[in-house]
Amino acid sequence: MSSLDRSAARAIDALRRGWPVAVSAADGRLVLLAIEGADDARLARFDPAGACAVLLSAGRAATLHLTNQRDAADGEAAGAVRIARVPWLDLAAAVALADPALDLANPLSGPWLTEPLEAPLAAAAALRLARLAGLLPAFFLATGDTAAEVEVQAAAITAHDAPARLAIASRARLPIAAADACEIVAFRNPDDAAEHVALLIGAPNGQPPLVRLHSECLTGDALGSLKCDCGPQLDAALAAIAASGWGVLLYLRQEGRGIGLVNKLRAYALQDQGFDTVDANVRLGFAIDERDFGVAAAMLRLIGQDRVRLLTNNPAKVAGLEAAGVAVETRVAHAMTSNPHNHHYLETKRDRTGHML
Ligand SMILES: Nc1nc2c(ncn2[C@@H]2O[C@H](COP(=O)(O)OP(=O)(O)OP(=O)(O)O)[C@@H](O)[C@H]2O)c(=O)[nH]1
Ligand SMILES: [Zn+2]
Repeated sequence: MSSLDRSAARAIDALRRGWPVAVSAADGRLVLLAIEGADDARLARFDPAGACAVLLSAGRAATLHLTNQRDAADGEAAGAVRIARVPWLDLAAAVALADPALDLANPLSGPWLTEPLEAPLAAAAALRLARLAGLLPAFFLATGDTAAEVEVQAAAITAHDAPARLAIASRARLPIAAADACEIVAFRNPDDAAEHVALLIGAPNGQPPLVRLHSECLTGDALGSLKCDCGPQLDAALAAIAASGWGVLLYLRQEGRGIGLVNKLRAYALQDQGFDTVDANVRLGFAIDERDFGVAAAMLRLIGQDRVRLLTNNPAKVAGLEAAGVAVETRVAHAMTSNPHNHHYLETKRDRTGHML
């Protein structure tokens, strides 16, 4: 894949604007319109004959009891399921199919029928593209050789997700409440709009720095949300690093464990209905955790650190750094006291995602 390939960025933009995108892989080409970006006029242009199908994630299809239909087996392996067009599948019905947070308001949709998916690899790439765009993984799926605004190859979507071209973009002194001696370093990857930052606190002292990988949480970091432990963890990490004399906080733009703010709020709506944080992600059509900590390793290497002491309860962070060539010399526990609103969330992390709490 050429490093100048901009098709994934164009495809993400097009999906969010409600423009058709064609995704190609070794097994074929699919022309798609994100259900979330569609309106009646766009859908009518995309599908004048009213014949298009719908592509959903296997996680969403399971909630709808659609994964046990035999024809869907191939697609399911790729995480995608194709729903046949039926006369009652209009835009409103498709939105209800796409978004599990609306299920209570739409209890009587269907019946739906699955049908064979001709290009499961292309379909899987399309679901990844939706996540990168922060959209629900649900599409209208055109028939035949329909034209598309943007053509993208599955390999370009994969390349877009990798931090290969990450570089330091800017750095400056930034005194913070926790430490006067602090420098902020901003990183950019030309393939991706996310601007990650590192705070370098104190002065290198020959020891591996005390490091915290903090994934963005707008609600917890900035708004004081009590649903999670992110705000207190951020404050405590900055204080611990300052007290240690030398360390780094990486602020990773991985809102909602990588599914984006809007999708995280959909997960919160599902939690309001009684599903836990793990089941909410799966019902939306995402993995339990969509983050890739390779970007954190790339940032650490760019600031000259390949051995760290890591503040975390999450074994996936340790494994992710180690797999990307950063040695984690020790793990330092980073548990906060719970409150009545995040108690169940923390129990779920301990019981279902392997957090050492
Ligand atoms: N999808 C989703 N993301 C959430 C939810 N609650 C918090 N987050 C996000 O989860 C990320 C924080 O990850 P956590 O799993 O809480 O903690 P961790 O950082 O993996 O592990 P520690 O290092 O031990 O704290 C942030 O990006 C939050 O926005 C939720 O219910 N659903
Ligand atoms: Zn949070």
